[in-house]
Amino acid sequence: MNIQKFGHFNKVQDLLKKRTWGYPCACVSTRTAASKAFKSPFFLKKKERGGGGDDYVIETQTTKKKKNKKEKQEYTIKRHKRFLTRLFNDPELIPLGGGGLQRRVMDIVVKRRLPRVEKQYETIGGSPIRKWTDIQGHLMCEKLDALSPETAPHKHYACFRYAPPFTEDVLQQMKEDGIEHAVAFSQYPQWCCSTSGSSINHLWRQVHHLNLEHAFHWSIIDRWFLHRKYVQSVAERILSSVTHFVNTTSPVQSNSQDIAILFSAHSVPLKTVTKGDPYVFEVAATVKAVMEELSSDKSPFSLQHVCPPDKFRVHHQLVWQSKVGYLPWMTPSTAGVLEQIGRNAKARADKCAVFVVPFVFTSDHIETLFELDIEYKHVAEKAGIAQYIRVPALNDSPIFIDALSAIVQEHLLKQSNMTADYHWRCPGCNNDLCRSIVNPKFEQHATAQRVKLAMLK
Ligand SMILES: C=CC1=C(C)c2cc3[nH]c(cc4nc(cc5[nH]c(cc1n2)c(C)c5CCC(=O)O)C(CCC(=O)O)=C4C)c(C)c3C=C
Ligand SMILES: [Fe+2]
Repeated sequence: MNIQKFGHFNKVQDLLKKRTWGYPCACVSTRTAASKAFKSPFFLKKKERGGGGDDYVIETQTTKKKKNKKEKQEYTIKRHKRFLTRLFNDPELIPLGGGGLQRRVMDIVVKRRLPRVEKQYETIGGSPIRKWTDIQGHLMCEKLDALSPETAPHKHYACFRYAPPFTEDVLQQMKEDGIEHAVAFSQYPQWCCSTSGSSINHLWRQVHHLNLEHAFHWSIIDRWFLHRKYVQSVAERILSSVTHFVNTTSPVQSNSQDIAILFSAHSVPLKTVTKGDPYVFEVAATVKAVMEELSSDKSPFSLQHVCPPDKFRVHHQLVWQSKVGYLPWMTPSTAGVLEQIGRNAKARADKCAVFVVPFVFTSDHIETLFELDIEYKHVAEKAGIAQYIRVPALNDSPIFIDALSAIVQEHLLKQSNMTADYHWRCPGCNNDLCRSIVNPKFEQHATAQRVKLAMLK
């Protein structure tokens, strides 16, 4: 269900040296931050103030309010429609060629899906991705200024693939701001061609369309699924939730207490996996690393003191959420596993506390606030799970902010344009734009990395 993050990009600016670092983050919305309610793409822009209306008589005020409400609703529906339309017409996400056929089919899909998605966003008060992306970017830059004064001041730009702030608008703003070095920092920790890949390819397309090939030097933070601080930030969220549970719940008398940690990742079509996309494997690697952190005696995030093995049995499982459409996607599904846990617990007359961890997203959005908090909670209750606990998203977690700034700092120190994995195209990929880079910043690999301009003409 989400996609806005398909295009998060943040950027760090080195104004002193007249260079800028930009990073695409999911925050910067990787996904399409579609449902965001903000109109202005830059967090630094002043918010517009609404008019007063104190002089009107009551009737007029009411009529005006109604009209305003209706206009606001219409505007929101329009925005959600634009979000879904851009998302479903992205051939790098839904590979139907991107032409007339995709447009015709997806028009129907969007029309049918819109009312439901609309209601979901209304229930959660709109997608908070943009808000969180900007908070994360802002805090990250503050930290970076202290960590890396030689490249300070740093500035972030959020950019999204399917909702404002759109990549093309952000690029124009960066140009106006005089940015020279931009770091495209995907806010999806794990690489997937449908998310980071689509967002970064879109970035290069827009750079070309706007004739900005020579405007910036680029480097990319394309994945960071095993970065120690990121792993620790996820472990810390789990440890806090479990500690709170243990401290506030009376222990089960008969057996030892079962604790199930469900790592709930956004699912992908099986076709993506068989194509050789590394997403599923990178997701699994993060889960293992987090579990190592939680089980190690030496880690400050060890669960052992909170859940001694004689009183608690801690299990973990990687599960997959947010399937769209009828084709086969990665399983087991989050909902299916909750139902199974409910059945097992009943059979053993046991109790199991279930902790659901959102971790391939870096902030709250429709999948956490609606799917996990409402839909799956209901599934869990129906399945008889007495304790269903949704672990908070990373949002403004201080360890996570440390992680973001450390990742950028290390990237700059390394002077490498990308990770080695970025070079490796999925077997069978025939998209020439994939794994390219425009105008790379660091010269040692630059020649080999230059984008094949021919296919863009
Ligand atoms: C249709 C195919 C989709 C794939 C493949 C997919 C992968 C994928 N998505 C995210 C993260 C997010 N997706 C979000 C919304 C969303 N995603 C899809 C479809 C696919 N996602 C849709 C249709 C939607 C819109 C909501 C809906 O109609 O259900 C969001 C939330 C955006 C927001 O609320 O602002 C996120 C985040 C990942 C990590 C991922 C995996 C590779
Ligand atoms: Fe999605």
